[in-house]
Amino acid sequence: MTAAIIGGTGLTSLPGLEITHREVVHTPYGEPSGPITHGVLHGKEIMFLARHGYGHTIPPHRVNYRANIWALKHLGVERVLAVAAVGGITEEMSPGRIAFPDQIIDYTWSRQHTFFDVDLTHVTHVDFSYPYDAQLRAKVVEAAKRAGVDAVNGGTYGATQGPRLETAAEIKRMRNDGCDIVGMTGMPEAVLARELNIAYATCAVVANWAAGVTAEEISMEEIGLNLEVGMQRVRDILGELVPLL
Ligand SMILES: CSC[C@H]1O[C@H](OP(=O)(O)O)[C@H](O)[C@@H]1O
Ligand code: HPA
Repeated sequence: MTAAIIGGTGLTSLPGLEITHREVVHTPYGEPSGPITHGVLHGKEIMFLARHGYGHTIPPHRVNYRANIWALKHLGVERVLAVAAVGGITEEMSPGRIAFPDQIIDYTWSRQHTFFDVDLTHVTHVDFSYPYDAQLRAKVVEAAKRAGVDAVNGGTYGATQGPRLETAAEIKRMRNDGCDIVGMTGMPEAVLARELNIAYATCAVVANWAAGVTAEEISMEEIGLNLEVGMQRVRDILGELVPLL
């Protein structure tokens, strides 16, 4: 089964990937964030795409999620593991930790969020009760166990519009809504994968405490340091995951 990794903040390239070639894909929805990278990781063929571009130049609200997902589908991808930096809202989601969310609440607005608005001869509603693919999630959870990474299995990802960080009051509201972590890219990426029948799961790396969780303001330096720790854990997990795919 062909698999791809979408890297986010802190993962603009895939360490250890022996790159074979890069492929430019033009889509009916415009250009993806960059060419799709093909390569071999731990003996398996895999594709990689940097969500914000390989130079991290595309902010979360301007990512062409439809083009990215369509391009991967076009190349035969059936499974996507999304890596995403997040803020931690609830106690166990401490900076540096890894989490595999099992639910999403979407707070984004005005993004191109569906493939089903072109053919207006019929209406399509996809089931999205469980936004992440159960089988792929189980494999990622198992991979983390094998890698000895103490990860949180579950949690609700609140997707905000960005690019600004949230206010303390917004995070308070999100906590009351049931969110455990907050990021800016989880939607519409997850639903677009579902619409194209791609199994999708997220490996979230907690980069900081979300706004107002501690008395301190959020610093980019802190985020960078925590992401370095977290991304090493992601590499360890991928080392165990890829042979399971
Ligand atoms: C302050 S970092 C915010 C930035 O990081 C996350 O990106 P990604 O999900 O692609 O790892 C978050 O969603 C924001 O885009
Ligand atoms: O605190 C945050 N909020 C939203 N997105 C994020 N990505 C990393 N940290 C955060």
